Amino acid sequence: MEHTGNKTENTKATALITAVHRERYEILVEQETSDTKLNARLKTGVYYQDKGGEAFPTVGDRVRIQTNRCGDALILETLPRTSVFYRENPTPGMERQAVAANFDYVFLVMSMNHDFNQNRLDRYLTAAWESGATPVVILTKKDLCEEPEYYVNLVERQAPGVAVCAVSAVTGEGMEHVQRYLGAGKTVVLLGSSGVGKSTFVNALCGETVMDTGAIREDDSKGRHTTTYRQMILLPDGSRVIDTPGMRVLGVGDAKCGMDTTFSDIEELAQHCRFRDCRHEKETGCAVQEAVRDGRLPERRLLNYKKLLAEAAHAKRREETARKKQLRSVERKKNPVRKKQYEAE
Ligand SMILES: Nc1nc2c(ncn2[C@@H]2O[C@H](COP(=O)(O)OP(=O)(O)OP(=O)(O)O)[C@@H](O)[C@H]2O)c(=O)[nH]1
Ligand SMILES: [Zn+2]
Repeated sequence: MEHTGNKTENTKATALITAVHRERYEILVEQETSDTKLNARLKTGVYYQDKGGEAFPTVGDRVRIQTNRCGDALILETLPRTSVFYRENPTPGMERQAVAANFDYVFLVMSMNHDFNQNRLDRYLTAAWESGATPVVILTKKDLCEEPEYYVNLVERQAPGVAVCAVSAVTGEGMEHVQRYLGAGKTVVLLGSSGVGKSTFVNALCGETVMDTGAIREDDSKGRHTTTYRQMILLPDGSRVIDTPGMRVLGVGDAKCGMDTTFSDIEELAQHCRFRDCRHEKETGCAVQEAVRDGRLPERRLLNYKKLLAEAAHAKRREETARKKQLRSVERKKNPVRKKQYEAE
């Protein structure tokens, strides 16, 4: 921490966001001897006047803060992110929001049963590559599956080069393969639908000490539990797991880069289409359709590609509109004359 030397003044430092409530943040100020947990709030002048939705801190964000002798710390700035997941803003016309930041790996959690879905895997992979982190596929419920190799092969064929771990959180089988992605300073984020076993998996990673190691839990007045806000779980080995409800409403976003990586086979085929702007429908000389016809490319995969592409284009348009609106709003607040009018509105 950088001390000002004046006892009445506040202290500036950087901190890690570990949980987000409606207006309050839980932060961890990392210090040489021991980390300090604090509550913090946003410096409103910075966030509500100058910054758009994307800049609002989320779990995993590193922020610049100002601690106060009494009361909550103030968050002054969100530091640049190495990776990030966004979700659409629930308020129409508003910029997307970050839901998790600065993670090294995205654990795509899927169970090895009828819930397993290849289209969902494409969607998760696209989002994961787009986030800037590395995806790892975690196939759960190995103890209930007669032929785990079937699922492992399926994933390996669909996502060449992506690591796959088949595990049972109940018997502990396969959990050792997950360890290589964890360790001090590593952060992973979980992505997976309800019931696939994310909580059980995290409990298995934590061992018996889950509650002591900082699953940041508390009941609010309505008696709801952790899942009502974004949170980070600190594992005994120093790694961090982000398990946030925001991840459940994740779109693919404007996922050009994520699409390119996830569907590199289709992108590669498309290079050989006769027309540069081929939509791979009924155009003559379409190399993609040809691959579908002769069985090299599953039709399911092409349909899913088109669906995600359309979704990404829609998200892009939505974001551009929201960004323009945000810019106008910032301009308006900065211009004193307009600000008066704005306040009067
Ligand atoms: N046999 C077996 N059951 C498992 C395993 N993992 C999870 N389960 C069971 O699957 C059910 C769902 O597991 P959860 O861990 O609650 O799933 P989740 O993904 O956290 O679900 P949400 O909290 O709704 O997001 C529970 O009944 C678990 O006991 C496993 O490896 N083996
Ligand atoms: Zn084509």
